[in-house]
Amino acid sequence: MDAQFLDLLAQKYDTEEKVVTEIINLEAISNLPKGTEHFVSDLHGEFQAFQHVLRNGSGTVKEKIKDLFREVWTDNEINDFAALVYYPEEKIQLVKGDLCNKQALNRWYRQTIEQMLKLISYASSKYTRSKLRKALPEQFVYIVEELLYKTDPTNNKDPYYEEIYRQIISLGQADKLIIGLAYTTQRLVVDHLHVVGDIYDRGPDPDKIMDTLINYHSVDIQWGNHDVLWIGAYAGSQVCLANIIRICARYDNLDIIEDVYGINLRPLLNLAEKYYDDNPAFRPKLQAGHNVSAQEILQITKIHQAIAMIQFKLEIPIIKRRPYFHMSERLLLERIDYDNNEIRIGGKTYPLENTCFRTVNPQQPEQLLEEEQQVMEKLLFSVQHSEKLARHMNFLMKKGSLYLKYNGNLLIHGCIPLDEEGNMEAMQIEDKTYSGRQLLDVFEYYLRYAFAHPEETDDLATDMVWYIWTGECSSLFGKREMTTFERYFILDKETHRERKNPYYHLRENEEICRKILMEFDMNPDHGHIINGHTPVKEIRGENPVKANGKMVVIDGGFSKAYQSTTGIAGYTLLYNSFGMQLVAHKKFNSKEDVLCNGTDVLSVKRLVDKELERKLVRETNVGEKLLQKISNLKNLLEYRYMK
Ligand SMILES: O=P(O)(O)OC[C@H]1O[C@](O)(COP(=O)(O)O)[C@@H](O)[C@@H]1O
Ligand SMILES: [Mn+2]
Repeated sequence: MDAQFLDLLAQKYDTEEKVVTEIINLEAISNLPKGTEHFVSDLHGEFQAFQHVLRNGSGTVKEKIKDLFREVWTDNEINDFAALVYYPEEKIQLVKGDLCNKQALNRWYRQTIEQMLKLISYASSKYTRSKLRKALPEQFVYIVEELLYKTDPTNNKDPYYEEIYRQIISLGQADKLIIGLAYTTQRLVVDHLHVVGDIYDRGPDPDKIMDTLINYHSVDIQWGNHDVLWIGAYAGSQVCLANIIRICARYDNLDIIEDVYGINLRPLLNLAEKYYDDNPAFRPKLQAGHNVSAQEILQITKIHQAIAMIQFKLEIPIIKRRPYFHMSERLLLERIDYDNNEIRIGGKTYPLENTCFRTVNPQQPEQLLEEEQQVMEKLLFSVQHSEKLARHMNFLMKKGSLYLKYNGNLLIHGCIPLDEEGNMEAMQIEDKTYSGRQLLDVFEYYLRYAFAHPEETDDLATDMVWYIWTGECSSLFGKREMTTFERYFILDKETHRERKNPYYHLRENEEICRKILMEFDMNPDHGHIINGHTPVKEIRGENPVKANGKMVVIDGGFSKAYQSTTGIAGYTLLYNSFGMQLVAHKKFNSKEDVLCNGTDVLSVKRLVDKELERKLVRETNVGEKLLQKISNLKNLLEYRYMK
């Protein structure tokens, strides 16, 4: 081993005892059971449902409460306590309203703190004391540790412990402590969170999801196609930007652009008012319970058309300057017969409905009006100068990647592009051809390059980000074409169909999944592929666990807009030391419902895989690093101290 490296290490571990202590510590940790991984995907701005799943650890919190108190509590008592762990601030207020006097409240405090401590002690049983300490409410660490680790068989210290409880209550600290302990429990039941893509679009609060993730103790993200669209906009792609605004208009979510990220939509509105009118194909899909006036609906409808037309125009030059994108079929504005209001697609002529082509020059359909150009420049400027968006996008880049190998599993939002025979599908980019893992690595390279160079807006890297959103070989889109134009302007539904990459039927086949795992240098006997992106239609009998358990698809429809097709409200996956379990969630109504009626309709769990032996930290990604460190320290011990 490099003597220089060992000398450096010796600066930190400058006595034999320090080296030995650390080795013992790391060896011990690597023999603990592995922590619980929690997988979610396709959150699509549904912050309320997402935070509920985080707070209840996909049912893990309630399971632990049941393990401890099943014999002595009724179902109602279990639900009440669970609600307290999920939403402590609100539940305490409700309890206070219910209890008639101070004495009763104090009794409740005393009892609740003790029960919370029991739960924490149980939930942290596979962690080190030091890890638990980091999860405890900071201001109460000392007293909580006193109460947690009381080991006095003689009961000599009973009055001491009693006094601690009494003081907490009489000094008015009980609320704060209970709240802190509730959050500790939430944190302990999940060691690490994976977000398998699509945080953004359709739902109202992607920004709140981002803030939650930023504050989460341990998380990684696999970008979804919608996340990439936002990254693209921030990285300087006007066409990605037009898309995100179009989707926000379509789902009545322009507040996200305007109020949350502070991007001024006034110039776009002025343009929209000038050139567009009401149009049934562009009316927004309204959120349930969202009150929107007729005038606002009209405004959004106009903006929706204005930005959609800009998007269609902006696509043309990119398709032309990148022939290897193979998207000439999508030069639709050039194929319109503007006199007869019809279009030829796939050898057939279709009438166009609900058209809004006033700003299109039939001779040069890609040409933006000067006003359109100015609007896009201003929008891009504000997007790139939104401080909050910068924070969120930087976090997406820091914690995100196109795919992730983690503890033997391959996590990817969309797909690995395949041909019908199950071979890795190849894509030519400039004068080189890539496929499989290499292709994904190239996509990620361009995406990171585009992000690092926001001032370059028409270069290959920026165009490539848009390709990842919509191109036929994209690992995130996974379809042959995106039929946005047809969905707005052609009635015949046959034209709306988006043909999926063969991956989506081949992934049912175990051999194919094994082949993909091997492509990524992973062990096909132990690994799984974890996918999001395509809603599993449970309602029609589709099974989210495919290919003899090698493939798990966890998009179950957090997105309200998709719940009627899936029949459930989202899947999550748990992977603890005993194995993998898929959880199907029932529709999340509201926090109030959980608080008042205890309706935390417990999700149905299905076993995906059971470990033959309990999995230990040493067999995980983190464990690998620990073992490396142990080996370095052992070398140091020999080199420096064992003469
Ligand atoms: O249902 P909407 O909002 O019109 O969106 C449909 C579009 O969304 C996509 O399904 C992509 O979004 P997803 O990643 O959520 O599937 C496109 O393929 C399709 O054209
Ligand atoms: Mn997706």
